[in-house]
Amino acid sequence: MQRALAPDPVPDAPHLGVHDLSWGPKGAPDILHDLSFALQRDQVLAVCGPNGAGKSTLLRLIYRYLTPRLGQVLLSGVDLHALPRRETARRVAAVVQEQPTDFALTVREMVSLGRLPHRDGLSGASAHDAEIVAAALRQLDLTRFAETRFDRLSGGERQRVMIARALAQEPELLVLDEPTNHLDIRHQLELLALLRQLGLTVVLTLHDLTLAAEFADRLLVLAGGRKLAEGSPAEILTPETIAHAFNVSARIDRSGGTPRFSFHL
Ligand SMILES: Nc1ncnc2c1ncn2[C@@H]1O[C@H](COP(=O)(O)OP(=O)(O)OP(=O)(O)O)[C@@H](O)[C@H]1O
Repeated sequence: MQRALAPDPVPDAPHLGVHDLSWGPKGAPDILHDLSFALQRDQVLAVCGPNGAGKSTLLRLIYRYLTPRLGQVLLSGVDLHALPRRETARRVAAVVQEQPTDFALTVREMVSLGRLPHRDGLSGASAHDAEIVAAALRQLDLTRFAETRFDRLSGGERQRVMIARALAQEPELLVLDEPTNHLDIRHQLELLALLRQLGLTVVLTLHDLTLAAEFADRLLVLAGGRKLAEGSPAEILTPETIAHAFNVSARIDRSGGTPRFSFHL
C-alpha cells in the first residue's frame, strides 16, 4: 500500500511549536486567542489556569480533534494539521477526560487499540505489537487486569488503561487532559514520575500547582483564552501570577525541595 509521504522535519525547530493559534466554535467569537509557545523535545509542559481558561481547547487543537481558525501547530517544524491523519496518529497520542464506557473489551484489547495506527491494511497484531501492549500494561500496573472487562474497572483503573493505550501507540508527543483526575495520591505520583521518565514530549493539563511545580519542566498559564505566563515553574509560580490567574491570594513555602502552596480568598 502506498503511504502519503510526510514532509521532512525542519532542523533546529522546537519539537512542538504553537504559533498565533486561535479557535472558536462555528459562527461564534474566538475562545482561544493568538496563542504562541514552544516546547523542546522530551520536555514536560503543564498547562494551568482557572476553569474555562481554554486548556482543553488548546489540547484538542494539539491532538487535532479541532482545526485552528488561525495559526499553526508545528511538530518538528511541520504543520500537524497538514499531515495525513494516520501519520498524526502515529506521532501524537491523547488521553482525554471522556472515557469510553460502552466497550465490552478487555483491558488488553483496549490497550491493543493503541497499535492500530502502526498496522498496515488488514494485517493482524504481530508478536511485536503484543510485546508493546504487555509492556504498557506493566508500566501502568495493569497486568493483573489484562483479561478483565474495561467497563468493570474503577474510574482510576480506567484512566490508567487509557494512558497505557496511549503509550502502546508509541507516540513522540503525548497529550493528556487532567490525567491525575480519578487517581489516588500514589497513582498520581507514579503517573507523573512515569511521564517524566518516558523520554517523550508531554503536554498535560494539571489543576494541582504543587504537582505542576514538581514534575513539569515548563508551565503555561492560560486565563480567558489567552497566555498569561510561560516559563519554568520557579519563574511562573509567584503569588502575583497566581493572584492574576486564579483571583486568589497565595502563600508559597519554598523551605523544602518542592514549593508548597496555600490559598486564600
Ligand atoms: N465546542 C465548544 N462550543 C462552545 N463553547 C466551547 C466549546 N468548547 C469549549 N467552549 C467554551 O470555551 C471555554 C474554554 O473551555 P475549555 O474546556 O477549553 O476550558 P478549560 O480551561 O479546559 O476548563 P476546565 O478547567 O473547567 O476543564 C469555556 O467557556 C467553554 O464553555
